[in-house]
Amino acid sequence: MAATGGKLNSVREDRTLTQNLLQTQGFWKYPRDSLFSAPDSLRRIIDLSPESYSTISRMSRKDEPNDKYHMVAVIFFILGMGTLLPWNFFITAIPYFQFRLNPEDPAGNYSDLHVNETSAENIHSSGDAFNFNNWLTLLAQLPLLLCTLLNSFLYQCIPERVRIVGSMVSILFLFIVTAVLVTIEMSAQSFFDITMATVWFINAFCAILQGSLFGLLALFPQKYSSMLLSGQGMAGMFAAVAMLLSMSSGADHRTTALGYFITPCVGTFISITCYLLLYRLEFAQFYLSKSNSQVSKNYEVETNTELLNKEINGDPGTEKKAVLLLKDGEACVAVEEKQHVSICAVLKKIWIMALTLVIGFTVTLSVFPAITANVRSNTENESWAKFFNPVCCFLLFNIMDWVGRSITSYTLWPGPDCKYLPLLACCRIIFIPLFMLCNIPNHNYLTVIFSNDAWFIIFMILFSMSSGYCISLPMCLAPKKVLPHESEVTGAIMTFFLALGLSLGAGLSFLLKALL
Ligand SMILES: Nc1nc2c(ncn2[C@@H]2O[C@H](CO)[C@@H](O)[C@H]2O)c(=O)[nH]1
Repeated sequence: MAATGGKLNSVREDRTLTQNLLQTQGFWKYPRDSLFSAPDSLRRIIDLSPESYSTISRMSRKDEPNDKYHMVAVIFFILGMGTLLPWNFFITAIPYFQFRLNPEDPAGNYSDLHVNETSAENIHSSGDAFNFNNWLTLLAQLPLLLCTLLNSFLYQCIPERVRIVGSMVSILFLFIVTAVLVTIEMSAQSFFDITMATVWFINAFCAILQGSLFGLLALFPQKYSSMLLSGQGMAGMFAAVAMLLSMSSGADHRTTALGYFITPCVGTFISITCYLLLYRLEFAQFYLSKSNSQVSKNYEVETNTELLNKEINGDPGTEKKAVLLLKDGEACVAVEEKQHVSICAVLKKIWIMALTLVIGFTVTLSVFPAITANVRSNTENESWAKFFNPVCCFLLFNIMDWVGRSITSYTLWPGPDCKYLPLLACCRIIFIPLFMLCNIPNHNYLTVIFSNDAWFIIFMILFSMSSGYCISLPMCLAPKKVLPHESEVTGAIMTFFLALGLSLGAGLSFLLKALL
């Protein structure tokens, strides 16, 4: 298995040379891909000694526009939020779904009830017959795994804009369907089936969106990837705050749910607008044109010289090309380096990070939200009981997860060479029994040991912070273990293992639920 990473390394801007070339050789008459049909004289001229290639970066900062008002950064932040809105809005609304699936209310006559009536007893009297939390987690994460694989083929056949806009419009449509479903009465079984189909498709589109955005980000400086990741972290907080606001509105259950599900529709619409705006910003155009130019627009002619290869190619895995570039009417000579990357070789270098990532996500998804969403407050205070789960489970998780991820900006302890990272990630397994022994109604085999709300809050703080850290750490360390030209492949491999960890965790949650 091998992949090719292409990189423009050094450029010699020599307008006179290239203009003469174009005029004397009639080079523009040559088809773009006829590398070896270039005249000998041209080859000879391009076959300069490597020393003569001054390393004036073509991407030199002098012609790079400014990111005015940080507009591009903000857009990537919003797009990041857009990618995780479906997952977070569905999991945060678990009490609403459980309430509608209560078989004792088969016609869905929930509209007369108020949110605070969505009590633990109400939900659990049904015994959670549909295993809703588990199916929700699994059907949200499996398409991520499948589409991460599918995306590696899709990107070749479907243009990036179609993939991104198409998936966002589909997500918007499916959120509208979810909001409309709030107002339609139907049997619990039909509601479950339709919801699960929606969850599957919305997350499939999300995965395509996520993969395509990461591909797009490869063209931008590192800072913009961090903005997207921060936006992803913010999506959970956004969903939790939307839930709290709609609950505290005091409206009936139907209006509360409707208001809640309209929020991600607006969020997704804003994401679509932001994405379309991106192409109008000069700063984004500058980076986006780099990819296009390599394909067709600006780079009109390309030539290859065997001689040059022989002269400057020391590394057998590296293939160097002399490239004649025509960019915006200006011509220059460049050395393009193409290095073959072996996926197996990269895997050998980063398997510890990949394993840590898989363990991190498996542990997190095995209990969050499938088990933790069922934990109830044991206080008599009705208002506290009503807000306990949205605040202490979802809001707290998302805040502390974000804190844990942010810690990696300050320290990457225990460093890239530590062989025990997966073992450290395994320590988090302790949280599984701890959460299972919290105040969950209708335990079958276990008893409640940590009945006090404070226990759940302490476990949640440690669990979510360590989750954020355990996930972010291998993501930051993996690129440090590989050569620069291997980083693109490393990113793709880590994304695959991320999806694998999420799916494994979702699968494991079924077993843990059965053991409760
Ligand atoms: N990067 C990423 N993280 C996800 C995805 N789905 C769930 N998570 C993470 O899983 C955890 C539980 O929601 C949080 O840390 C989320 O950020 C996804 O599709 N991509």
